[in-house]
Amino acid sequence: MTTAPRFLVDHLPSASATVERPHVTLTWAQSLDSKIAGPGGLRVILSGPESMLMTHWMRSMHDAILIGVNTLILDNPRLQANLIPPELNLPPPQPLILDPKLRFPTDSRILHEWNTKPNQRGKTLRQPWIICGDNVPPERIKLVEDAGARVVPVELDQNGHIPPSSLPMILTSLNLRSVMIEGGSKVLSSFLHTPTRDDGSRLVDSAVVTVAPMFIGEGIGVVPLGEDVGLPKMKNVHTETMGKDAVMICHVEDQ
Ligand SMILES: NC(=O)C1=CN([C@@H]2O[C@H](COP(=O)(O)OP(=O)(O)OC[C@H]3O[C@@H](n4cnc5c(N)ncnc54)[C@H](OP(=O)(O)O)[C@@H]3O)[C@@H](O)[C@H]2O)C=CC1
Ligand SMILES: Nc1nc(O)c(N)c(N[C@@H]2O[C@H](COP(=O)(O)O)[C@@H](O)[C@H]2O)n1
Repeated sequence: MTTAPRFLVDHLPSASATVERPHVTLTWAQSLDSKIAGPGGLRVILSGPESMLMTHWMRSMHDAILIGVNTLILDNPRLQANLIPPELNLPPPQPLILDPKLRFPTDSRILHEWNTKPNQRGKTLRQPWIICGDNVPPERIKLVEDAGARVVPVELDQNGHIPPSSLPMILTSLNLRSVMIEGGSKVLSSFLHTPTRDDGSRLVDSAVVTVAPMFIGEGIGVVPLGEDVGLPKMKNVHTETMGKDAVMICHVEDQ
């Protein structure tokens, strides 16, 4: 596949996304029993080759990919679009980590790759940017920046989280036009429970959900236990079969 799947082009940010109003996409892969990982957060490969490639196309169609710090710690992901043919020279997505307390492990794979492959910078790799609380001690920020990451301190909410409603403005300040939020469970839940941005407009523009025909049983749900109340109504705008998986594109309905 040398071009993005048509249904993604039709539904995801293209010319419409701007730095002034960044496009926010939520995405995850889940089992038939709505789990995104195994017991204790054990990483599970849910996506087959076709939908995994589709996920990498999605990554390359957004300026940034965002995950919560627990996903970084548990999965140690690469967050690249490395399944896309390199000869297409598509700009790599910007990795963003939501990490209020700046727990970021400096031996993480994303930072190691950035530090050890200088010739890939700007080609397949971007520097990891960590969004933390503005109460993190300067010594800790210095340690993480000295290790090679960029740290972006922001105001936290009363739960000590980065408020989802403020993320679009943070993206604007970082000159990013779109973000693909990959998880995990707590981050997805906080975005699904927040209807609007600080400017009053809708927060989540699209959700792209890969459903794999398997059961996980005990594991991590799409949203944490007890947070399945007050979720928004979703509208299915497209369903595509990709290999063994079904991929649904949904919009959040006005509440
Ligand atoms: N199948 C899939 O598609 C995917 C699966 N996963 C799975 O998800 C699991 C991890 O999920 P989970 O444990 O819920 O952790 P998350 O990755 O959602 O990270 C949660 C942490 O992010 C920080 N945070 C900052 N801002 C927010 C906010 N607005 N809302 C919520 N958290 C915020 C908090 O850090 P602090 O506690 O320091 O304050 C919080 O504890 C892993 O097992 C991973 O494998 C992850 C991505 C995709
Ligand atoms: N699309 C998708 N399908 C799955 O089966 C998954 N387990 C995930 N997980 C997400 O992808 C990250 C790993 O990415 P890298 O390949 O290391 O770049 C992982 O952290 C989850 O965010 N996604």
